[in-house]
Amino acid sequence: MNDVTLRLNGLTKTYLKGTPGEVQVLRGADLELHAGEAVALVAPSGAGKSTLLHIAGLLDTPDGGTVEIAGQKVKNKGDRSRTALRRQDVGFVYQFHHLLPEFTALENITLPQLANGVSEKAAQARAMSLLDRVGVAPRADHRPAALSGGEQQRVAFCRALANKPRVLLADEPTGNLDPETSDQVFDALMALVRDEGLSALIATHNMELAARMDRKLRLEGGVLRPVE
Ligand SMILES: Nc1ncnc2c1ncn2[C@@H]1O[C@H](COP(=O)(O)OP(=O)(O)OP(=O)(O)O)[C@@H](O)[C@H]1O
Repeated sequence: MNDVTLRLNGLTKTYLKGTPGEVQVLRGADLELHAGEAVALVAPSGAGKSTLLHIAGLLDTPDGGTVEIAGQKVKNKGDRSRTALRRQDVGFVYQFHHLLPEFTALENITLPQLANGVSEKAAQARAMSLLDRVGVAPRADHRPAALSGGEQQRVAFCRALANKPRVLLADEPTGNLDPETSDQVFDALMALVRDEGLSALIATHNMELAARMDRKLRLEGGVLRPVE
């Protein structure tokens, strides 16, 4: 189908190959993510969620198999085009916000756009619009340390979406928050995903949140399978 934004084909990955500590984490993982859908990635701890997300987001390379983002096969690309594709088409959110502490919320969302060649005025306008949509616009001039955990994570979502990626990859994006804040922050994330029409692969241990996505996949034994 031509609306596939992320395609993983037969991914394999083994750590510490040939040593007593060898771990075969991926054994032929396949995935097709379509434009506009949010997919939950559920897995027992240590099953390889982070490994899969890092490979999908071009932060790591598989031993075998291919990654295709926005119709572009990545396997044989040189480092520079991998970086360009990652910067342009992939947004990341982690359990911890990883915002730059010395910059304000607004600057944290503006900077990645400037690095991508967007004008300062346009970058600020998009940053404010994103902050407004997640209810953090009044805190735009605060540094991360002066924001609540939920606000920090909302800003991290805005930063991930700053360059209008086609694919959002999230690793336990609300895992660090109390249940009530987690619910509100998740709502904000889903609203942004829907609003921007991007596809999202969101790893979570929280089955209630997983149930609110379009479908669920379980990573177990190194492969991905649908969860009913
Ligand atoms: N760089 C590495 N070197 C060796 N082993 C690794 C490395 N990275 C991960 N592993 C191992 O690979 C397995 C999968 O790790 P990964 O972090 O992908 O799992 P995860 O599903 O994200 O776990 P969690 O839910 O606990 O965060 C684990 O057994 C881990 O110890």
